[in-house]
Amino acid sequence: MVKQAIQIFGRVKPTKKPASVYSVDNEEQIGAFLEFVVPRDLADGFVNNKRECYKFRFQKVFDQAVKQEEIFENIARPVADSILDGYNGTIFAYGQTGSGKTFTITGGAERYSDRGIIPRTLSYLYERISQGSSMVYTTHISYLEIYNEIGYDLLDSCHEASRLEDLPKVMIMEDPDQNIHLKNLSLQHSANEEEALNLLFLGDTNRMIAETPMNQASTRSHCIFTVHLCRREQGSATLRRSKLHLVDLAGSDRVSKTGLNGQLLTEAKYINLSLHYLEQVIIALSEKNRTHIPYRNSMLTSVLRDSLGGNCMTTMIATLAVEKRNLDESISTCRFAQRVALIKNEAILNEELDPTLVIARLKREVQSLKEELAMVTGEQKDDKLTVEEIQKLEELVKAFLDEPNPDVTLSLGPDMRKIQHCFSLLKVTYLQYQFLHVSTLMSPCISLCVYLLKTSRVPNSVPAGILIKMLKNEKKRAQDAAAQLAYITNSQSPASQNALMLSTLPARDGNTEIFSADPGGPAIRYMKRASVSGPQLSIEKQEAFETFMRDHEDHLTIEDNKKLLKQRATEARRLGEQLNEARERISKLSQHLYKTTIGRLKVLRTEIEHLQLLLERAKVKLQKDFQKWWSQEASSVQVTDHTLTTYLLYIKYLSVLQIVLRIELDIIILDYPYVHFRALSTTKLSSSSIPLTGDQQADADILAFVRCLCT
Ligand SMILES: Nc1ncnc2c1ncn2[C@@H]1O[C@H](COP(=O)(O)OP(=O)(O)OP(=O)(O)O)[C@@H](O)[C@H]1O
Repeated sequence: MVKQAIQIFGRVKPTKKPASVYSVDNEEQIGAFLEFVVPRDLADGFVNNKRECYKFRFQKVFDQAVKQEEIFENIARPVADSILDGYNGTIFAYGQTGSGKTFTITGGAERYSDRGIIPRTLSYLYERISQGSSMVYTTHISYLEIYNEIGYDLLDSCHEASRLEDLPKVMIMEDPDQNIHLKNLSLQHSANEEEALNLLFLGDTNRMIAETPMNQASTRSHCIFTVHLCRREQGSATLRRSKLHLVDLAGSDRVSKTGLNGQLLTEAKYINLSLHYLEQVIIALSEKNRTHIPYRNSMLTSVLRDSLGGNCMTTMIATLAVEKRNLDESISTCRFAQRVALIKNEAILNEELDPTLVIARLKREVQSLKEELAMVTGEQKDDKLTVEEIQKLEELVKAFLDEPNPDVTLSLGPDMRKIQHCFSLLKVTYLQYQFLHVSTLMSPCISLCVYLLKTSRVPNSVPAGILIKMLKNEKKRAQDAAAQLAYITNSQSPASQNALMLSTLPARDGNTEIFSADPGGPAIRYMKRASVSGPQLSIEKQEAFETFMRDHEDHLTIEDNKKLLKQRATEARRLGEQLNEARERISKLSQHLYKTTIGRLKVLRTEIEHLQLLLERAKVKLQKDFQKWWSQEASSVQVTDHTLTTYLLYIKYLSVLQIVLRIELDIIILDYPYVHFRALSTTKLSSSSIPLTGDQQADADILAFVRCLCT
């Protein structure tokens, strides 16, 4: 278990106006200080006090010039590391509207280097996942938006969302152990960075499309992007599950300041109410003797329950705008952060046994217990084995015999019919082997004896009686083996005989394995193993065989062939070694090439994909902005000449549509990976490409308007 207070960081948004009202002091040891000096003319605006100096302590404060990369390295990377280890993590951005929460969490929409914490963390997580060879990871993504206390699933790809209400609504459910479950929130599997980024893009696009002029979703809703990670060591039944919430909260502006009315006021109340409940939870958690924490008051606090005072490593980023007019909001953001810093979380490793593996193990146990019981109680089947069962058994026996591992077992269950059948298969195999062995090794001895006896060349030292006895014995052994084999194989099916012949005959195709580390296939290995324990040639027989060999008419040819074989084998070995060396060199070279280019390729690929997503998003936004402009334009036009006005608007619409379509075409025809956005101004315009009215003045207006749009 890791006990840790919520980490708080400050980030100051860049401003063009000189902002001499604050100073940052980043001390390595004791943390950082952010100090505001309120000018005299503003001090009156601060309720209840006229202090001039406000000093706040943070883990670190990132001043205006700090880039996204540094934010990721300092804030998100350590949290991502804990996620990979199996701890839950949360990073949330809190601050007034426009202070840079979305920029910090998701990133800017224009430049690749402006990628925020989410895309950078995804990149990092997938890179680390691909490096951990012994671990198996699965990742899922969810993306929740909370607007006016209602949750929406932003990753719903089935709906063509044009309004927020079109997205599936997410419900909060609580189980008896007070664990929160989110019904209707889809968990999308994402096997790699590209898939995860596509999901982020889908969610952001859904969020943008569902936005209305009345509902600037990014400002008035809370968004929680969650990476669900499951990690298992290969072969182990223990799982580690962790979650990383990346939270972009709604603007924390105070209602009194925003001066809203109607729908916006309702929204602001909801937002402020949920942030107010968030603050209440934080206050309750920072008080030592509080037993009840009001998590249930709002959807946001229910969802973030674990992140606040629970099993999670949590980090808050206070985003600050430091212009004079934003001072009071920035100071209130810092005060909020100070309270958050008092909360202590207890993060534990989320280990559990994989239920599917446990079920599979229990099923196996039940099955084997049933089998044992059947053996003990004698509940045996007595009907004949079917053809399929016999075939299956033959395959099992063949696989068992071919397996070089001596520890391998033949599992047949409690069925005595199967056990007996396998025993008889094994006996046939043994006899076949014996027959082969006797006939291949003994035939030269028998021939030698016959030859010696026939030609009366029995050496004086060897009594002829012994040779005759030897001959008889060997003959009998061979006959016995053949008879037994014939008897047993006659009672087997032809399929069984084939299977057994296959399993016992040595492999004839020497070429395939001559260069491999282990010469000889499974059948050859089997024969070798068997010959170790099989009958050996006696010394006399061996000597007799050698004498016989020397005098044999084929002796010289055999010797010549032996030499030739040796030469060929040496040559083959040498060529094999050369081949292996070449193969090794090629593999080293390709590994080197892979290592040097893959890193760069990966970076390029991510950048290209990100740029494509940015372009897509820009396109959607352009179309949306056009719709907005179009409706404003239509309502503001004076209806003096109704027909002409309508026609003019129609022409404008067509021209803009044409341009939008051209941009779309440009994006489509841009050659991957050389993506660059062709400027609008390069779009060639001619009066012939735009439908005109014939009225000189009106046509000049239309052309000027279209040109204006293209520059
Ligand atoms: N550190 C930064 N560097 C450059 N531009 C920034 C930075 N922070 C914010 N911005 C820019 O300021 C503008 C407002 O930022 P952003 O949308 O992130 O604010 P926000 O706090 O999320 O606002 P809201 O509450 O409305 O969602 C954006 O155009 C963004 O690109």
